[in-house]
Amino acid sequence: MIHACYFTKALNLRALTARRLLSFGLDHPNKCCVSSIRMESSSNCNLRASSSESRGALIVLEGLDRSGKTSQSSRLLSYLEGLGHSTELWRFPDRSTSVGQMISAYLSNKSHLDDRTIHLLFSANRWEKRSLMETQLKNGTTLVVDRYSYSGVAFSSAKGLDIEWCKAPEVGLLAPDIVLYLDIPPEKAAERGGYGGERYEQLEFQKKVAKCYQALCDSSWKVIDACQPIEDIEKQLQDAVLDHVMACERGRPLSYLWSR
Ligand SMILES: Nc1ncnc2c1ncn2[C@@H]1O[C@H](COP(=O)(O)OP(=O)(O)OP(=O)(O)O)[C@@H](O)[C@H]1O
Ligand SMILES: Cc1cn([C@H]2C[C@H](O)[C@@H](COP(=O)(O)O)O2)c(=O)[nH]c1=O
Repeated sequence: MIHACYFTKALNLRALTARRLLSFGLDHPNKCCVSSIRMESSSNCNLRASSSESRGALIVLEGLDRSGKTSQSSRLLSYLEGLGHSTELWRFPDRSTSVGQMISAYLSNKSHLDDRTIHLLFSANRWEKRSLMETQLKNGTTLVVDRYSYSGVAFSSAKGLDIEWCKAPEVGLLAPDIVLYLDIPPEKAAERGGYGGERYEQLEFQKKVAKCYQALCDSSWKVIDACQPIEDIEKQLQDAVLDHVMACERGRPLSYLWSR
């Protein structure tokens, strides 16, 4: 339960910051306006000048194994499509590529790899999709992504790898507009169906992963209690994403992981 309290506090601070920024007429907590040039800054993206072209939103779902990401990703997809937004569902690892197949063999304990090697493969699996991701966003398609760089860093740093080393290969990937973190006590996740099938689905390891996720929480995160009924979570995710989808349609610039 420690992590739930941590995230609640972080959430309240973020809401306060957002309200303060809104009182200055700004529509995103990572944004500040300087004359006619828009500058973007946050703890997860680099400061940059930008233009105002309409685009899709990059929405990422994160959380422990069995926290409900896949169930909620497909519900969010249906919701956004129902509103008429061009939307695609993506997930990492993408097991369809040759890199993804190496990852899949590792996760299902069919192969064994050095911790740094598998970390870099997970990252490469995102890099091989980066260009298509940017194309789709610029085409106006919103992407709902089931796991992203935060999984990469949380799971590898939970093994004891240095967090900055883990972040380094992610630098330059597209930064999400919002990260929806499904917050569940590891013990509760372990009670859910299908737990234990893959390499990382072990309670003690997931407890470490939960702590590592905490270190990554920043102003782009919305933390949701994943122990609620599926429909309640679904509604909260819908409420959380709409402003971001609209802001991206109005031309919020793309930004990049990871300034620190
Ligand atoms: N809010 C919820 N309450 C109870 N059970 C849930 C809830 N959300 C999902 N589940 C169930 O938990 C299990 C895991 O859900 P799901 O596959 O969506 O999680 P996941 O985070 O994508 O898992 P993984 O990371 O292991 O792929 C499924 O059996 C699903 O039906
Ligand atoms: C993207 C990514 C994932 N992982 C871990 C997290 C999970 O234990 C598995 C993927 O399982 P899923 O059911 O397909 O979500 O892999 C990781 O360690 N590093 C990553 O970058």
